[in-house]
Amino acid sequence: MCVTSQRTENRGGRTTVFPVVGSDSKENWMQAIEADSLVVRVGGRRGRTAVNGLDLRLGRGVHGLLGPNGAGKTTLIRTLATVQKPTAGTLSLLGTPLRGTGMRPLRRRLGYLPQHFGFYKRFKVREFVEYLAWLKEMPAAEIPGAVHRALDRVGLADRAEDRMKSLSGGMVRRVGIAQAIVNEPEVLLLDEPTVGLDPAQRLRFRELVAELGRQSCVLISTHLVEDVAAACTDVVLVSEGSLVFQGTPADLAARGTREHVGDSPIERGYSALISSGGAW
Ligand SMILES: Nc1ncnc2c1ncn2[C@@H]1O[C@H](COP(=O)(O)OP(=O)(O)OP(=O)(O)O)[C@@H](O)[C@H]1O
Repeated sequence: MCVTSQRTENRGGRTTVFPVVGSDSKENWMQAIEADSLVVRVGGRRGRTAVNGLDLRLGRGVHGLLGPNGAGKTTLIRTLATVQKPTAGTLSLLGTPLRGTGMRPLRRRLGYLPQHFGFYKRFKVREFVEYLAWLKEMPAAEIPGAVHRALDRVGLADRAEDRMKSLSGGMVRRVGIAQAIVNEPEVLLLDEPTVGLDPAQRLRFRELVAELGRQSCVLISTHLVEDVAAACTDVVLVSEGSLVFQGTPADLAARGTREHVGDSPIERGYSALISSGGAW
């Protein structure tokens, strides 16, 4: 995956740099995710606006989604995964506008790892991923091979016949990644995928997403700024439900100065753009 050029848009007085990724083939002109003035309210009548007029364009590649607690990252990912309905604005996935109906064909092309996911403890690892592949309406004949490949990619092929309840927290997270990629999705949405992974597995995860990002649009929500610096070609920074920055990790690092809080250039860039600067 390569960033071939950048496109700058000025919206509401805010300048955003959108990287254009991939080769020059026609399909790259189509963005995998296109949101315009997206608003998402959560929690019913007494709830709140979690995504607030967000404009976003994402193509192929690995995109890191950063932002402080409560910025709206999970709500955005849930909306892109078609789990949460937009309240206003427009959203298109893989060139298909979301209208609340006829989404089954689109869902077959998505992969989603929620922040918290439930599973039957007595299921074997293989059975759990097979079950998710079946829910994604994969052809039955393809499921065994696809499940084996997905488990192999997360380093759990040798635990396929173990019960889910016998896995460690980090292994459960890796099964979650396996179910998200089992259908080789064109849009892969991962909400805090590296929580609980040991250092070796985090490195393996970075390699895996780099591989996946060559063919797909991968969006990773995380608080681990170093994962973004190492694994992502593009950073999306949200605060209070709106986009405050989009660009390469180097662009983000360039926003920071020695006065800003952080242990690395990219953390200082993050602090420069998030005005609370780490205050409680
Ligand atoms: N079901 C809900 N009911 C009411 N408010 C909600 C609900 N879900 C989320 N919110 C609120 O919406 C805002 C955005 O929450 P969201 O979980 O999307 O943020 P986040 O960026 O993922 O946060 P974190 O980094 O802490 O996981 C927060 O103020 C949160 O309290």
